[in-house]
Amino acid sequence: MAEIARLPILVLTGFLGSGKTTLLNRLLRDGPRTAVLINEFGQTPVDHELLERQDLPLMTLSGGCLCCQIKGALAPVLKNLWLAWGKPGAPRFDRIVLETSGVASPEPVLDTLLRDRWLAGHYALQGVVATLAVPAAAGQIDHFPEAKAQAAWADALLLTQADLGTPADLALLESRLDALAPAVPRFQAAHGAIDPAALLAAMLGAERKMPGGTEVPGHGFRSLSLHLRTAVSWPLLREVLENLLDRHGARLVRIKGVVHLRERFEPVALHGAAGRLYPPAVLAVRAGQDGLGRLVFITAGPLDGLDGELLEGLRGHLAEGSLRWH
Ligand SMILES: Nc1nc2c(ncn2[C@@H]2O[C@H](COP(=O)(O)OP(=O)(O)OP(=O)(O)O)[C@@H](O)[C@H]2O)c(=O)[nH]1
Repeated sequence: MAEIARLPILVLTGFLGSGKTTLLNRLLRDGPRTAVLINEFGQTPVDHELLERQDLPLMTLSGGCLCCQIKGALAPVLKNLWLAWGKPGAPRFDRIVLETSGVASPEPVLDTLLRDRWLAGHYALQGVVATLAVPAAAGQIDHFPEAKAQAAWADALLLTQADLGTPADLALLESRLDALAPAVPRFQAAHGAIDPAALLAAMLGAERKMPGGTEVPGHGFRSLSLHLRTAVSWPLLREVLENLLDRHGARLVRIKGVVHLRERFEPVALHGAAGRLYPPAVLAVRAGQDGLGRLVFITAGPLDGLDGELLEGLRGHLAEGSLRWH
């Protein structure tokens, strides 16, 4: 029987805010035409708006993590993508990149990709790339089993945000990785600047680690999303978000969103992670934008009082009933 060509699939993993979407944007700039599958933990999807290219087939799986809450969604989505592939008039693509959520353990995802007979017969896993932010990754590996698993299951490790870390941060992370994944090739990239061919080539000879179990313990993470119905002044929003990051420290593990600022016509992407608020990045205005701002907050464990502080700080800007915990 003739063997069917299998579609390559590349998995991006890495803790919240470690630079997966930044790397994805780099991978999509050139190379094979790619269909993108993004899994976000928060209920309100944001990442698709952060993609520089909007002309590629894209599917978003939000509101849970592919390693647990919505694990069962991966196989049907990939089957549908395969069926769409090659249909006359359907958008062409020659590989899939799957960006997992920042709290996903890769093992159950790999279990689905490698052990589901249909998927294994139609998709060829290219490898697992894990992004690790130099200033924060060693602490995340120590505190979150998900971050440890991401490094341990990777076929290539991409150290990001070295410009924000100290030589001591880098040395500490290197020592964690020496213990956890000594043989896995390591790269460094600032703002996603990496040669994709080198990254992929490094994974070619990787010995495939076969997943042993599909069950992971439930996450302790929660997400809160809100909609802003008006443009907010940047000094006000910055103060509210910086106060949250200061006051809630290590438990507020991620802030991300797309918002409208009074000072700008175009929407901006906002990011906060590991106690740091990143400078807002201007986004191209795209058709279909509804003018609402969206922010997602992810906490490690319950975070009593955070919603109250947001209500208070952004009074008058929040769309009615938009503040939701998940
Ligand atoms: N200074 C600096 N910032 C970076 C670098 N790489 C990424 N960033 C910034 O880090 C923030 C988070 O990056 P993302 O690519 O969104 O991280 P992510 O892993 O996709 O985050 P999640 O979707 O929450 O899992 C953004 O503001 C990026 O611009 C880098 O090398 N240096």
